[in-house]
Amino acid sequence: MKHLADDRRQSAKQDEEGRAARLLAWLSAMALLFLLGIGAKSWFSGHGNHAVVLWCFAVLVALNILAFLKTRDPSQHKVGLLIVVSALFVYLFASGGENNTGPLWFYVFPPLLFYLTGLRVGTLMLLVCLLFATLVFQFPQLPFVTAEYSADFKVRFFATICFEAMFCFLLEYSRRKARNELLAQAMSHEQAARTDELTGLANRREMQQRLQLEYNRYQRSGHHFSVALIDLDWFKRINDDYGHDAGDAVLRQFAELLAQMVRQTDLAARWGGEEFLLLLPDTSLLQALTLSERLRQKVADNHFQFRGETLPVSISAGVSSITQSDSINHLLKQVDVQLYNAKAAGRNRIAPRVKSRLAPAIPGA
Ligand SMILES: Nc1nc2c(ncn2[C@@H]2O[C@H](COP(=O)(O)OP(=O)(O)OP(=O)(O)O)[C@@H](O)[C@H]2O)c(=O)[nH]1
Repeated sequence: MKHLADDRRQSAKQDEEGRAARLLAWLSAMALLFLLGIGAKSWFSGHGNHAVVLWCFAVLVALNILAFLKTRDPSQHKVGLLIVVSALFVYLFASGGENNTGPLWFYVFPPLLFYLTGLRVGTLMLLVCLLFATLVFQFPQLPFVTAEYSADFKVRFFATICFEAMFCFLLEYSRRKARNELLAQAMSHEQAARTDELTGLANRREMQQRLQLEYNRYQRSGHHFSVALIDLDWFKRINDDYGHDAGDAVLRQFAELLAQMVRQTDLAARWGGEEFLLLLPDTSLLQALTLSERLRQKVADNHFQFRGETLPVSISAGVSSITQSDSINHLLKQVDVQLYNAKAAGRNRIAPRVKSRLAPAIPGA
C-alpha cells in the first residue's frame, strides 16, 4: 500500500505544479500587457528611449510565451520569465524608469519569487537583487547607472522592501507548512479508508477497486489474474476457547505471514471476519494453487502465539482464475464455491484439487 501514498504525494505535487504553471501563464500575459501599456504611456509622455526598452522586454516575454507554447515545459517557462523579469528590474533600478519610479515595481517580486522558486532559492535571489540595488544606490557613478536616488528614498525603499520580503517569507512558509500538514492528513485518511484497522492489510473496498482495475486490464490487454479466498478453520473455537483477543492476535499474525508471502504487485485484503482475499496479477490457476498451498503449509507449520500459548491454526482456500470466469462476480462466486469444497473435504486444504505435479502436496488430493 506504500505505492498508494507515493502516488498521492506525486499527484499533489503535480496539482501544485499545475497551479504554478497556470499562474505563470497568467503572469506572463499580464507582464506583456503592462509592458506594452506602460511603454506606450512613456512614449506619449516623451520618454522615447524608455518606451523602446520596455517594448524590447515585452518582446522577450512574448518570445518566452511562444517557447512555452511550443515546448509545453513549465519549468523552462518559469526560468525564462524569472530571467526576463530580473533583467527588467536591473534596468529599472539602473535607469530609474520614469522619474525614478522604476524601483517601485520591485515590490511585486518577493511574493512571486517565493511562490515560484521556494523559500531557499527565493531568499537567495532576493539577496542578490538587494545587493545589486545597494550597488546602484551607493555608486551612482557606475557606467550603467543613470539614476540617482535621494537618501530618503534609499532608506525607505530598503526598509519597506525588507519588511515586505520578511512578510512574504513568513506567509509562504506558513502556506507550505499548512499544505504539507493537510496533505499528510488527507493521506492518512485515505490510507485509513483503504486499510483494515486490525490487520493493516487492504480492506474489502480497496480490494473491490483493485479487482475492477485488474479486470479492466484483463479485458483490454489479456493480462490474466487469479484470486484465492482464504478462511481460517474453526476460528470460532479459537475465540471461544482462548478469548476474542486471542482471535484478534491470530488474525494479525496471519496477516503478517500473508503479507510476507505475496509479491509487491499482489494484493492481500481482509475480505471480512476471518476471510482474506488474495489478488494475484499475471498468475495462472496452477501458480495460484501452488502459492496457496505454500501458504497453507506455512500456516500449518507456524506457531501462532497468544500470551505464551500456542494456538492451533489452519486455513482452507478456494482458488480460481479469471480465464475461467466471465465477470468479477462470477470469479468471486467460484472461489466461494471452491472454499466451500475445501471446507467440506475436511479443512486445512486448497481447492480445486489438481491431478498434476501439485496434487501430492495437497492433503486429501
Ligand atoms: N477475534 C475476532 N473474531 C472474529 C473477527 N471477525 C469475525 N470473527 C469471528 O470469527 C468466527 C467465524 O466463525 P464461523 O463463521 O463459524 O467459522 P469458523 O469457526 O472459522 O468455522 P469454519 O469457517 O467452518 O472452519 C465468528 O465467531 C466471528 O465472531 C475479528 O475481527 N476478531
